[in-house]
Amino acid sequence: QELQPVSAESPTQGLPNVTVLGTGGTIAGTGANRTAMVGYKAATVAIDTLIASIPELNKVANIKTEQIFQVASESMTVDQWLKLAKRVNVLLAQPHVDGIVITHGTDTIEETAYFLDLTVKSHKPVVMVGAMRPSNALSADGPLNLYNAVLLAGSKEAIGKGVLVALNDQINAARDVTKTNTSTTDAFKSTELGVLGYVQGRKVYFYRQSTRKNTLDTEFDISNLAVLPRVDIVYGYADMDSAALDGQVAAGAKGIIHAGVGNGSVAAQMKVPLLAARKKGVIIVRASRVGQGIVARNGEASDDALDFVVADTLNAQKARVLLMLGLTRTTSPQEIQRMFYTY
Ligand SMILES: NC(=O)CC[C@H](N)C(=O)O
Repeated sequence: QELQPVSAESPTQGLPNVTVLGTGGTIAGTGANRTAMVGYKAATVAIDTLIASIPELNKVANIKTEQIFQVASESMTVDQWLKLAKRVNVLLAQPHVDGIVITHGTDTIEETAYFLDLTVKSHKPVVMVGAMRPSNALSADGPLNLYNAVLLAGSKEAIGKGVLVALNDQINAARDVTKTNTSTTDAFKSTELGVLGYVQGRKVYFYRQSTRKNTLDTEFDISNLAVLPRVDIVYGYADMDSAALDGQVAAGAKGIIHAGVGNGSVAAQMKVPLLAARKKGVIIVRASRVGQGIVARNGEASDDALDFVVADTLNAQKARVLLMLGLTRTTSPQEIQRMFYTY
């Protein structure tokens, strides 16, 4: 449903039309007092209220809001990813919508962002934003993050850049950004691949763009999907065993991301259980728990012989997103490997 513009004024000519979708998170959180940086309650404040608290936005965009969900993002579901992507696609198909901002909890913002990066069918800006401090905290980071996100979503510069994640004055590509700190306001980094740019002083600055395909250039279409194939993650550690893997396969996993140690290494005792899963048709993707760098094909495992896929530079949680979408198109490991080198 469409809500009324927050601004009492009629839409200002010349300003971009930005729709802000609220999904919850700390940016919409409240603490018991202004110093409650932990132990606060996420997802309590309505998106209308957050926008109304930043009157400066009236000079930046004509804003409409929709409260899509009100959740802490550790509880975000695949069903919600699908609903969100479908709503974004409906909105962006409307000529009067210039860009979208999505407020989101920071715990899984990178997963939702990469999912949208692969499933949004538009070159119009989609900017995801969150906060590390609740809305009523001392030095709350949400208001400026949100202001910058609306500015970015209404900018010509952000067109065709894929889904963006903007916090702490920095613009990140959905594919490359990850949460690197449990609590500080500089938690979001595009690790070694680097930020795309900055929002500073009411201006948007871009310096680079990902070479990986996104949005209109992907092969994924979720418009008629109600569910996605189940994909689980197995975490690597010294002296691990296959209990988690076996349970996930028994639960019906169609794909497994093996977040191995180092360069995606597979422990000797994991080879037989992983091969047994593969023989049942489960796609095995070798990722790494390290968080940076390429997992090399036929490096720490004979992927050709084992019929495994490698995750390239995607972390395990993003490899899971891509594999879920890949499995909607094919069950061929070769085809899925191609996707991991394309997106
Ligand atoms: N900083 C945050 O947004 C974390 C709050 C909550 N765990 C969430 O992800 O929604």
